Amino acid sequence: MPQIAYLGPAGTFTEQATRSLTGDFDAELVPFETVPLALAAVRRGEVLAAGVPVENSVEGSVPATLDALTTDEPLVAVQETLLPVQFDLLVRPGTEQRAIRTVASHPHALAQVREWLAANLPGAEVRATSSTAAGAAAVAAGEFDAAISAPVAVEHYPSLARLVGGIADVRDAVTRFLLVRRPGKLPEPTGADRTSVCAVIGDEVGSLAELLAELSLRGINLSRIESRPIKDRFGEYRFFLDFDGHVADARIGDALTALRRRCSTVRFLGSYPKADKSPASVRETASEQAFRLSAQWVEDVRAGRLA
Ligand SMILES: O=C(O)C(=O)C[C@]1(C(=O)O)C=C[C@@H](O)C=C1
Repeated sequence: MPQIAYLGPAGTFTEQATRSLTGDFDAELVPFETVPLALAAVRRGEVLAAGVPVENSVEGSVPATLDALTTDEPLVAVQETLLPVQFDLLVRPGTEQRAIRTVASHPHALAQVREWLAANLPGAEVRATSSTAAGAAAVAAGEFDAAISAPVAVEHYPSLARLVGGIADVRDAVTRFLLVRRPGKLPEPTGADRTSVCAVIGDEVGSLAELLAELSLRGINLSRIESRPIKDRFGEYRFFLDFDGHVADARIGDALTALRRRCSTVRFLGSYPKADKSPASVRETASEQAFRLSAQWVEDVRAGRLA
């Protein structure tokens, strides 16, 4: 049975998302303390793939995941899923709200309950843990008074009780997760796919605008752009781009060849079916047929068959 890594311990949002990403095959889920450690296990071939959080509708991207995808050997996403995120306040039974002095959780979770904490636990000290479930485990071990956890966490930590449920500042928050593997056979195009790349461009007038123009000129819908510092040189950035379409589509292949020419580095991070299954809208001039006919026309001109 294939082993699949996830950000653990049991009871994280990532565990739930990874179960859904691996729903159509038998898999053994293996917890790791951090996303970089989970991805390192994929790179070493110890596990087949890893489920990782990539972006949240309230707090934005998950920097640990973006950084870990671009350092070391390439990995590619083969699937994505969206998970609604709600939060509960877990305590050891008998703890009263006014007695809570420390609250622990993952920084992304803490950011999503900031207003609730300010209004309801103004004096409590906030402590970051490696995941929401790690916060719950630490409360169970007596290290902190309360944890902000996924609603499923209470099933994994029977010594804890839900003191308050549904404490997210934004009710309909969603986190996007990816299933990431070593490069290999790509998922088949479905007509409702997303392609993710990471590109490094020079610090020159118009370089980002020109890169984006390569997409818009081919009728490609950009769904996300994010920059992260390159780390070893101040003021230089990696751009993470998500756009509609599959690398097997003519317009995407054509755009990627242009990006490859323009950028000092382009890392392909995967072409995979979109979780919401919304088909890409492709204008007539960017259709497969338009690309095929125009490439054929150039062939004919080069071969002296046309003028
Ligand atoms: O700590 C967890 O439970 C996670 O799965 C991580 C994570 C994240 O990285 O954003 C996942 C979803 C929520 O947005 C909060 C935390």
